[in-house]
Amino acid sequence: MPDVTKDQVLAALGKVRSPDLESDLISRGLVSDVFISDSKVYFSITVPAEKAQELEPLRLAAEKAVTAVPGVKGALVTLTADRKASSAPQSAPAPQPHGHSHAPAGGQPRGPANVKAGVPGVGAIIAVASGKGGVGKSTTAVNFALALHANGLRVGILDADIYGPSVPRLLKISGRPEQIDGRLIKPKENYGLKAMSMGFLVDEETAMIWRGPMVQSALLQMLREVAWGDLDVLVVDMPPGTGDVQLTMAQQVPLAGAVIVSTPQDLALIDARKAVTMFGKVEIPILGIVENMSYFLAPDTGKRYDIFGHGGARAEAERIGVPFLGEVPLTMDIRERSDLGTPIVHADPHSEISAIYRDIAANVWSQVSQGTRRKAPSIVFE
Ligand SMILES: Nc1ncnc2c1ncn2[C@@H]1O[C@H](COP(=O)(O)OP(=O)(O)OP(=O)(O)O)[C@@H](O)[C@H]1O
Repeated sequence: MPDVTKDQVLAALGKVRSPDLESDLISRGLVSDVFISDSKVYFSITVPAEKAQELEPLRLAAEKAVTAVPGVKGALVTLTADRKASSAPQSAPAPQPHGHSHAPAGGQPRGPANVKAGVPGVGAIIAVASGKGGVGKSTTAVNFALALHANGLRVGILDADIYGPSVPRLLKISGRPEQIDGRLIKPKENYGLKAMSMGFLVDEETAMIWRGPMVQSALLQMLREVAWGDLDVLVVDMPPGTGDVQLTMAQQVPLAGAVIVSTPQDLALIDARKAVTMFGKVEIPILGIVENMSYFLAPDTGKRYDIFGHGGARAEAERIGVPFLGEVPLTMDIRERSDLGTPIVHADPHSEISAIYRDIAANVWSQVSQGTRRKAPSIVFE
């Protein structure tokens, strides 16, 4: 089978009509960078936000044209609403889901508050975020999700950390997910959690070269085109940091709230504050801060050492007026079990540490179950 070239893909897209029907996608400059990896083709098409839903046939036509190129094994085509490239006077970049109609009743979506489409069957979506990488956000997200499950809830986890997906490793899940009816993706499952990660679909090198709009668009599809079934909670392991991708995610996903993970060090706390501010900007409630690697438990004696200036996150939470959810120690157990893909809440459910995660989960759930009804997005099905 010959290697697929970018030129072949561009030539195929040059035959797909542009939305105004007067030209083609390439001449109109609507196609993003095209990435080819392992004979699979990835690109996005820029469309005006308010037309994203009606342009689903365009997306399909582009996908079909590219899939027909000899040697192409598959294509991931996403619609992206880009303010700069769009002539529409839209107030927010708003890639719309396709496949379902989530338009708010009474007309076109108009601003960030209106474009947040819910996920059918999913009760509350909770983001786990951190101001910077390496603080243990993914480890916390996975154990938190398992703790919610241990507390009796139906739970899914979406790994939105597209540049460094950890969920497949942490939950020991590999392989490609199956498709249902050629459209929806069936989530993978382990330890009672339904899980979806970009890591199941795209290799890390491919994701690395994606730019903001593609990341957002792919994430929104992962959220909405996965057959999650009925879930009480979907935990989203957010990408680390507080850049545009995170902000747009926070803007477009109907989050019930966010859990911020920090370590006790000053620098991490400064970054955690940025994360709190970022969610504040888009009026997402902060469900609380978790202090991870709070203190060190010696593996031999079990003695506790406060070597990192433990307590910083609690003080910070009090200072900025958000709940403090708990302290998770730095232990060999957490690290080793994470590396093995058997997270501690699953592997050692009766340990002291699992109890800490369960308490965090119970605290968060009590806040969410009181608040989500009030904040539930209106979803309209056609
Ligand atoms: N409480 C803990 N005790 C011991 N090791 C931990 C703890 N929390 C996380 N780790 C370890 O720290 C490393 C980083 O954790 P993790 O991948 O969860 O962080 P992250 O914030 O999601 O990082 P990134 O954003 O860079 O992906 C991992 O090796 C993990 O096993």
